[in-house]
Amino acid sequence: MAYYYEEASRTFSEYLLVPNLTTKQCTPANVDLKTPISKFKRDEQPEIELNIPFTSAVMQAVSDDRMAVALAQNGGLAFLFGSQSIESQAEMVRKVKGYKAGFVVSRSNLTPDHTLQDVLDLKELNGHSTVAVTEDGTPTGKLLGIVTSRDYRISRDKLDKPVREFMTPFSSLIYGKAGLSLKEANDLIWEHKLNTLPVIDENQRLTHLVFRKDYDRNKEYPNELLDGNKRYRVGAGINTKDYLNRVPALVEAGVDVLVIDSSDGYSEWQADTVKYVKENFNVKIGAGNVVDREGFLYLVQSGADFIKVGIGGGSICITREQKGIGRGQASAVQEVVKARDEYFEETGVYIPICSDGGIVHDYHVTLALAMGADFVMLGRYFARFDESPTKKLKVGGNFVKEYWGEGSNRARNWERYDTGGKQTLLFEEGVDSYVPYAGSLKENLDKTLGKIKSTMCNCGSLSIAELQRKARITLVSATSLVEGGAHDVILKENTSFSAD
Ligand SMILES: NC(=O)C1=CN([C@@H]2O[C@H](COP(=O)(O)OP(=O)(O)OC[C@H]3O[C@@H](n4cnc5c(N)ncnc54)[C@H](O)[C@@H]3O)[C@@H](O)[C@H]2O)C=CC1
Ligand SMILES: O=c1[nH]c(=O)c2[nH+]cn([C@@H]3O[C@H](COP(=O)(O)O)[C@@H](O)[C@H]3O)c2[nH]1
Ligand SMILES: [K+]
Repeated sequence: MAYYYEEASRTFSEYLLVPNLTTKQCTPANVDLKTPISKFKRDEQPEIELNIPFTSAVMQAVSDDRMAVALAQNGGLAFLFGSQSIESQAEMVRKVKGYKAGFVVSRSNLTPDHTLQDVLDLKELNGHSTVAVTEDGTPTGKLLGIVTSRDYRISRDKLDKPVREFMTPFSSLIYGKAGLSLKEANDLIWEHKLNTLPVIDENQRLTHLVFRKDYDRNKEYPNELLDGNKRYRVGAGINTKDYLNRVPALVEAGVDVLVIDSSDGYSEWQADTVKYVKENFNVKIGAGNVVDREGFLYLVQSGADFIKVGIGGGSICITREQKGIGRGQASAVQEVVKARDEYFEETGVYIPICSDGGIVHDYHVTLALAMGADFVMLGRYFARFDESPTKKLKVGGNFVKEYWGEGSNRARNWERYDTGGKQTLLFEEGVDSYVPYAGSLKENLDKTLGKIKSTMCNCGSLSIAELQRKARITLVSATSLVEGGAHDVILKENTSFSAD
């Protein structure tokens, strides 16, 4: 006979936190959100920690190198999407590891044989007023000059005038030598009153540009997540099929943390993948997704560094409808946390847990942490920001961004081009959708973090570990859910009154 769980499975929205005593030193400014991402022994420190408990989902619509830099700047970690060729994913890792705050790879480049018209077209296309002139027109070609809007006058100059005739030639340029620090670059910028400083290598090849206007922006990240060499940390998603080729390429590129990306991690394929990685590389690896004690223990015994929890709770998920597998996200986290805590008691090894999917309100993050998760993974949340890889569109008068599931045909299409693999899926497990555009990552994340810290103070907790120990959590009845929102009032923003 089948096994029946005694309790219904529950979601975050069914719970609330009950405040504890808030002492006077318990203020948001004093809250520390550092959290482990790799397993560690009692009384030892985890080798890798996050500065905030946020990771971005292994999804095409969420986590590319740009998102990875933005999230690491703010203390979290992105997991670069795995539904792309091994080469392009490894290239993304290299871009993040090679990223130097303030040093930008030139995105507007021409050769000396191009014309003023080409300069104007490029400006229209990219919005940049600085164009690097290189021998071959590539961002890393031999630098021959720079064009800025001060080098030409549209009213006087002919549109077919070659770039070589009006660019500021290399012989007149102030430049930096590759390897200089941001401070040294900025000193040159101030000393020579420059707007842009080109940086070149020993062969006069352009490596980066440093812009004066970026100076202040680069001081805004006190929380950035760095490795021992002061490079941004980055994660990457892998699968249980091509790992023998993918993992060596990602490790070679410098990846810090891997995670096996699957709806269902309780499989022999995942155990094989984890064992292979642990035996051959010194890199952290998470496994999942699981929603129960058995799945958790199976993957921990295979050697996983953290465990990811969640089946079917994601905003673009239709797995529960399509396959009838899954579990309410709160119940799944609770059971896995209980198993983790018992495992810690028995073995003295602490396994961090990631709650993946289904975060709708900011307070859901706080609840996930209070229930014992060490960090969360979010897709929809990050897809809304400037830094996500997808198009911003105007739909029905509102700005939106595209967001699609990794189980959708749209996401799985890459295999067709990459491996000549299957043409279409038998059935889709995710939808293609829009999410409301919300602006910059930093602005939104700061607000969310502010709320989490404030709630932690209500609960008398200055760290995530303290919150996990002290939290008092109550179920809410269906009726009190109504009480929790604005009710029995007429909301102004939804009402239009006529003047008379
Ligand atoms: N968290 C969630 O609730 C869900 C997530 N997704 C996302 O969709 C994407 C695809 O997920 P899945 O379909 O679960 O991917 P998957 O790669 O784990 O599984 C695809 C299919 O291949 C099989 N398989 C895996 N490794 C194999 C091997 N070595 N040899 C033979 N067969 C093997 C699996 O059993 C499954 O039938 C992922 O990005 C995942 O995160 C999809 C549905 C739900
Ligand atoms: O059923 C699914 N079909 C899909 O196509 C799909 N794509 C992603 N995911 C999972 O959803 C998580 C992101 O969830 P949120 O948007 O709610 O943050 C992600 O982190 C994944 O765990 C999928 N689940
Ligand atoms: K399974």
